[in-house]
Amino acid sequence: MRIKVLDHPLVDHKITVLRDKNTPSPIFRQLVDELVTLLAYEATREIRVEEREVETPITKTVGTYISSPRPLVVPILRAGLGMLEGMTRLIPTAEVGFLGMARNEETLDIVTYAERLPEDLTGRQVYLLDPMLATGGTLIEAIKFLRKRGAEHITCVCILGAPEGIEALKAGVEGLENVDLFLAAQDERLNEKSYIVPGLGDAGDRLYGVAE
Ligand SMILES: O=P(O)(O)OC[C@H]1O[C@H](OP(=O)(O)OP(=O)(O)O)[C@H](O)[C@@H]1O
Ligand SMILES: O=c1cc[nH]c(=O)[nH]1
Ligand SMILES: [Mg+2]
Repeated sequence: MRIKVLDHPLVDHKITVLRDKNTPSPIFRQLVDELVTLLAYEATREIRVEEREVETPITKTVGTYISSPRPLVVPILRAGLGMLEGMTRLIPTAEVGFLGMARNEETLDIVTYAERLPEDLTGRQVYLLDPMLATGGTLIEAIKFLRKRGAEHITCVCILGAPEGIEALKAGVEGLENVDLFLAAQDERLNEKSYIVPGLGDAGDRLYGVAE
């Protein structure tokens, strides 16, 4: 698994404001969107392209186009939805699929409560979006789900990751050579409730309000 953690003062500044418990939802959403744009720039460095002819007002030349089949962007609901627009702004031709997953905060079991994805993901480049990689349970389930549909190469795009979650991914995912992980920051650890420390709290709640 290739892991890339962004290293840029603008990213660090935006993460610090995200962490601040007094940052209100509208600003939080805006910052997530901005961070995703920066993450997406890195995460799409190996997006598949093809060369084709293009005619400029001056001459014909050979240019670069995103190749078919179109990349698939999959936000993990709810919190991943906050990352969708930033990603599709950079890849407007991407197809979007949805995975609804929730972590039971007592047992940490993952419930998959919704999915809307193409049946066959063979040969598709998949970008999986979730702001938080805590225990790794959610991302491992999501990767297994995509693999059952035939996805081979999966790029995970997260804002914060805990070392425990990264180790869990390494232990729990097969074919790691076909998984990439992009993080805006790697945090210190998980607390006794498996929240990321220092973290930013519950990303879904901070984006959209407290879930009942
Ligand atoms: O690495 P893990 O230990 O699995 O935890 C991370 C998951 O927890 C959060 O989602 P949550 O279950 O709170 O759902 P939500 O997005 O609806 O708030 C987060 O967005 C991840 O999906
Ligand atoms: O710190 C955490 C851990 C899991 N999910 C979150 O939203 N935040
Ligand atoms: Mg949540």
